[in-house]
Amino acid sequence: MMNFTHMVINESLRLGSLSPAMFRKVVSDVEIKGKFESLFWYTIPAGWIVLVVPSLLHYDPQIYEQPCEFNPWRWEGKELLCGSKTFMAFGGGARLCAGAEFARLGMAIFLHHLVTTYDLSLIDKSYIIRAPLLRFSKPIRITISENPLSSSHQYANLF
Ligand code: HEM
Repeated sequence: MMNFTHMVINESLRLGSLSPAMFRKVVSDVEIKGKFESLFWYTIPAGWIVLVVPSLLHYDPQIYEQPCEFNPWRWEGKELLCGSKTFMAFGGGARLCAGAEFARLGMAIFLHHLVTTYDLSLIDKSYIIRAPLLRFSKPIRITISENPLSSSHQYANLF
């Protein structure tokens, strides 16, 4: 149900990185083995604090082709899980966001009503700034008008 809406939500969360970083305490030594011997092999010792930065994954061109592009279709056919090794908008593992499904449902209902009830048009352009959260060079001004074809508009006209 509402599959495309969930693709839009995943893509917005991927680009938006609402939670820019998460701290984790290393409980036992972790061996990291990179592609090339020795140079990228190292140990994260137990007791260290690690900063997990989801946007490094979310903007990795090896995982997401043309990562700066807003393209909901890239999620087509993929399982829209709240957390995976390549999508961490809601964190991951044992501390995965407890409200993830609830938040997704709220966003889906809001987006559905927004785009089916209203027409939106951009008044002037703004540019995206990542610092590290998503911001805009200046406020985005839009015109919102009720879509005359929307069911809520037709219902309101009955009275
Ligand atoms: C788009 C909306 C949301 C985003 C992006 C988000 C993101 C996150 C992230 C990244 C974490 C993990 C933090 C960490 O591992 O240190 C987290 C944890 C958590 N979130 Fe959310 N969250 C959202 C909405 C919500 C909502 C609506 C609720 C409650 C109704 C909620 C409740 C929680 C709770 C209780 C935790 C702690 C889980 C634990 O540590 O076991 N979140 N959230």
